[in-house]
Amino acid sequence: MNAFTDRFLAAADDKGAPVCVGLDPVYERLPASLQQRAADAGARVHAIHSFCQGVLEAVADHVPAVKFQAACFERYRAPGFAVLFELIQQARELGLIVILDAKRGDIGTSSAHYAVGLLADPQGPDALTVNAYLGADGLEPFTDLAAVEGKGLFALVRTSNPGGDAIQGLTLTDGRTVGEAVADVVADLGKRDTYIGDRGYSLLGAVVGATKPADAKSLRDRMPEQLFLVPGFGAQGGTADDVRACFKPDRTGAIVTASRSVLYAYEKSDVADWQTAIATAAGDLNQQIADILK
Ligand SMILES: O=C(O)c1cc(=O)[nH]c(=O)n1[C@@H]1O[C@H](COP(=O)(O)O)[C@@H](O)[C@H]1O
Repeated sequence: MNAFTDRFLAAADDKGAPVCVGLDPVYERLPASLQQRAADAGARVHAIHSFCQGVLEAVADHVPAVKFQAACFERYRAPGFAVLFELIQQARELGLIVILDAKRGDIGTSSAHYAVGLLADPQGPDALTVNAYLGADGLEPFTDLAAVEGKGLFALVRTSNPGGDAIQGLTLTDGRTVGEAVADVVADLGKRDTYIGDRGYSLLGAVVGATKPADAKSLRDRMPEQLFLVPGFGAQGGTADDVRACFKPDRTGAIVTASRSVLYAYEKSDVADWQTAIATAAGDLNQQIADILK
């Protein structure tokens, strides 16, 4: 089976940089041409669907991957979820690798249900974000199924938000931070032979925020087989310089993902056409990361 990590790395080589555009659609921020006055939930879901279709077409030539924020669709319940899966299908047809950001995770028996629901369908997402803070047994149902299905996972290790510091930054009696201890759990579970792809990366990756550059080096050393998903670039203040330490000397090891700074680029652009503004921002994201990897 073609491993997720191998598929992603090949796609990143093709597109010139290991980057991802996040789709976090918020009705109130959609281009005016897609909004209606006093729109009900059905009209909002329809507008979000049209917008995301346009975003996928705009970014497909510039990035290897997209990441859908499940919450933005789930808030519209069944119709939102249906649209999410239609968009995942469209993204795949455009040749994009699809990450679903749903941050699932529970005790093992419950994780198994989440895993089947989101990873068992070959037409579903290529990878899923999961919560590592319940420990290895909460992750194993995901990793076991991902191995069978050729899918990938990104476990939350060091999140990009400021509030994470009060938990993930705490120092334990053995000198590690909580985030480092979680990194060790992820590295240990991820190193099983059947989880490692041809290019040496585990199907179990890690989320490490672009806003935490001071922690990135230690986490990179602790998780040599983990592909990092790096959010927090752009809208949350992370810069190209900040993400350098997430990469290995061979220039692989991380996927830099940006949502709002690309998705809503038309709000700050003089370009009349919103799809062109988004395409330009996606190209710029690609260029910025390609430049630091030269
Ligand atoms: O798992 C994620 O993608 C994620 C983890 C994290 O630590 N921080 C983080 O911002 N994200 C997601 O990244 C998206 C925000 O990206 P920006 O709009 O670029 O800031 C949201 O969908 C977040 O849920």
